[in-house]
Amino acid sequence: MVILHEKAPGLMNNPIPVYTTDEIRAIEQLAFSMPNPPGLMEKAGLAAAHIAKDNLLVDGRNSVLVMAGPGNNGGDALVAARYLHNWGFQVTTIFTGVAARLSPDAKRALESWLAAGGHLHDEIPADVQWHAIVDGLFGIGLNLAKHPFDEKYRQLIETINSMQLPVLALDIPSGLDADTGTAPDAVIKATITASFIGLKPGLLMHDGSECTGKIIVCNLDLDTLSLITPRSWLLDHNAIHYCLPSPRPANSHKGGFGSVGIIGGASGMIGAARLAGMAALKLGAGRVYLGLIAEAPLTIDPTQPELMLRPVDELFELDHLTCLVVGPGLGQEITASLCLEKALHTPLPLVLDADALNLIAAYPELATALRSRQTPTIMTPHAAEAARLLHTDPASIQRDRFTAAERLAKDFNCALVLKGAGSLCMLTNGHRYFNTSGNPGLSSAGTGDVLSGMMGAFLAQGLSSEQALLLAVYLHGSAADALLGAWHGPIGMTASEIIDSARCLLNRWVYGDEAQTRYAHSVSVY
Ligand SMILES: NC(=O)C1=CN([C@@H]2O[C@H](COP(=O)(O)OP(=O)(O)OC[C@H]3O[C@@H](n4cnc5c(N)ncnc54)[C@H](O)[C@@H]3O)[C@@H](O)[C@H]2O)[C@@H](O)CC1
Ligand SMILES: Nc1ncnc2c1ncn2[C@@H]1O[C@H](COP(=O)(O)OP(=O)(O)O)[C@@H](O)[C@H]1O
Ligand SMILES: [K+]
Repeated sequence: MVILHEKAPGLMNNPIPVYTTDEIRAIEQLAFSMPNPPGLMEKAGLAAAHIAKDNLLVDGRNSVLVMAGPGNNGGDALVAARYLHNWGFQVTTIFTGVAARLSPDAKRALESWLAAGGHLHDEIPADVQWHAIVDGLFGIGLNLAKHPFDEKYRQLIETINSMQLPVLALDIPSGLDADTGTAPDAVIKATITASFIGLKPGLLMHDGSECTGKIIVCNLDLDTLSLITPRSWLLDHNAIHYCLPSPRPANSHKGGFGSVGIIGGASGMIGAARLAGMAALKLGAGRVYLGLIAEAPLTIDPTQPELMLRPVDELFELDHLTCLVVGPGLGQEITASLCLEKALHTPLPLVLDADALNLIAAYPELATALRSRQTPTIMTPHAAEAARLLHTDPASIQRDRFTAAERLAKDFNCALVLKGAGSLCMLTNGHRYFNTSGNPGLSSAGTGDVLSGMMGAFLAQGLSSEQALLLAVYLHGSAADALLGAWHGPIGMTASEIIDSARCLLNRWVYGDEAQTRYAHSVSVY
């Protein structure tokens, strides 16, 4: 996902905020109540016209189809149409609204378009060819729950998509819900989305990941941070800077990097626990113990002898563990739930994944134990696990991932990542982070086990649960992106490869170019 942001000075090197529709409307109200209110629609249309000119209407491409819908998104499109026309482009404008029902700003935009010599069409002319399309049908005001699309809009959107031309979507691709990222009906497939004022959650998750193309944030000269305090941010390289472990002191020893205990690996699922263990080891934990549920467990892992294998009961007798990861290959037998119960009652930070989550969903006493924990817990559900925890179905979770994540964090007193394309991290203070890394190469067995092991590694190295969560989620996706960049995916990317790729990236991020020189001994004698 490529996101370009015109940064206000306060945003330099800081995480980029993401705003819900309600927050965008609040910013708009605050901007309008300023002494000299900025002409936001004029600025949005001008920004869009520049983006179209610089990105789509290049190399002699000079004709553009502008779709203007019934609301202010249509107003933005009419402003963009006017600028493009004034700059000499051939502009055909389709207006689907009713002039008398436009807001004052949009009405002015329409009048200015006509005054500039522009025309309005009701339908896309059949016999004209264009080089690009500007989609200003619907923005954040689209309400498909209340008014499903009628045939006219469904067909317009399908026609635009079938024209195979580059499309600039204004604010959001029409048909996409700005808060949930769902597109239950037809939706514009954009090449570029110009997101006004700030990023919206729907651009970053669910169907949004498929239809935005490159996202360009246009802040319309508003310093949004001075207007409202954001609660959501983009999880990108800027956001994880403060989460990185420090470079290691030269005289370090393994005791300084913590000990992870991993509980899982029931019969037939030992691989899951091994993957989590290898991830914990290779992302820097000082020691990693696997407490295996399987009845006749291995005593050594010949391919990764650094892992210390223990019958699960013995794991609870160790007094130097820094954190526990419970769930990879855990199963749901009685031993599994007894171990989970014990883990929930330890004072250690916990990562709960897979069957640990399914057990909590099934047994209210485990859920109660989780809620009353005093030390941090991270949960890592995918949509199906989240659905079990909230007693609903995965489709309902996906329809509103935002609310689902918020409910899980509140109900279970946890930080969490709701996994999937555009993983959503929810912290216990209500702050939310939208992950920008990752690709479908991750859709294969075992990658979730790797993620939970990585979190264990970071907890063991002394990061807070929030830092461990954010760093692991972003690094895990970035590791997959690096593999994809080297053609090791998306087809056939494996969970084990993610571990090695993540180790390489983490070292680069922590040390830059100086890892080799930092620890080199240089002694000279005169
Ligand atoms: N909020 C702001 O500060 C700014 C908003 N601007 C633009 O204004 C947009 C929001 O404008 P609006 O609130 O007018 O909303 P939209 O223009 O997104 O859509 C609202 C219009 O669509 C109709 N509509 C909604 N759902 C429909 C459906 N399913 N089928 C048919 N018609 C439907 C509504 O009746 C209304 O006429 C933003 O996305 C952005 O493009 C910009 O002008 C810049 C400033
Ligand atoms: N299409 C995708 N794009 C980005 N990330 C993905 C995608 N599919 C899966 N992932 C990530 O891969 C991981 C899969 O976890 P999970 O479903 O628990 O796998 P498993 O149970 O096999 O270990 C999660 O981190 C998820 O966010
Ligand atoms: K749009």
